[in-house]
Amino acid sequence: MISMENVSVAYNGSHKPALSNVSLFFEKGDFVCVLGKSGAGKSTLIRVLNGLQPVTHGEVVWNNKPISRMDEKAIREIRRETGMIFQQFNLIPRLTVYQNILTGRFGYKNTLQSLFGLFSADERKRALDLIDEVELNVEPSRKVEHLSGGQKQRVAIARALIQEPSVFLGDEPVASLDPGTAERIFKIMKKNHDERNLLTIINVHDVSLARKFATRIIALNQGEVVFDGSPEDFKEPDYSATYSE
Ligand SMILES: Nc1ncnc2c1ncn2[C@@H]1O[C@H](COP(=O)(O)OP(=O)(O)OP(=O)(O)O)[C@@H](O)[C@H]1O
Repeated sequence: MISMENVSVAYNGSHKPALSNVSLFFEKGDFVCVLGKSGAGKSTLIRVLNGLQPVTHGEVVWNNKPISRMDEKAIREIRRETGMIFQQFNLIPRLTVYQNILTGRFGYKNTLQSLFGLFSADERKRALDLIDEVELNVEPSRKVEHLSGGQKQRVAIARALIQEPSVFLGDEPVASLDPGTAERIFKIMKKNHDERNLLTIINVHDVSLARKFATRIIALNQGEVVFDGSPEDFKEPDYSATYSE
């Protein structure tokens, strides 16, 4: 579904590449956890997948089409197909739970429709249903700024899912949550992944969460892939290769 072919990313002013000659293939159904210490290139890897971060060398290919050769319309389509969540949630604090979820439909609207918040009855019903699906027990009219971190991440998941994505990306989505909440968020992501047959790729610092939920672990160290395999095969030497200096 998505492949990275010899992808390198070098940021301006940085002497070492953030990703170095990475080749990976991702298929629908994979629930991938990406491990690596701080600065290993995890966020960069997530962001090149939907074209948010341009590559310096190599290609990211979606369903046989290289992103570099896509026009703006095609890039918009792959962004729409990609639901994404972040460590800092990236919600609009002054808006309600319901309004934040509906912003996930903006990729399907023209500017005027987005500006005036024109949503169909079906979209409005989906937003309300998703509040239940992500097990968020708060009023739809509650402002997001009053929610806890775990509740905010549930809103963000609902906002990603209302896009009807085929790919779900998470850039350290549980890094600022306590361990119990982090595990509950993973359970919700896994349930949605299984029900919708998504390709899910999540960066995570906690190896035990990766072992518990992933179908595949990819580990990076200094921009290079040092492990790619099943959680059962991720053993002590792989752990050392991932977290060594
Ligand atoms: N916008 C940028 N400009 C310059 N260098 C950057 C930029 N973004 C990331 N880097 C550098 O690229 C490398 C990889 O960063 P990246 O954020 O992908 O790693 P990470 O594994 O996600 O780290 P963390 O766990 O701390 O978020 C790091 O050395 C980082 O300092």
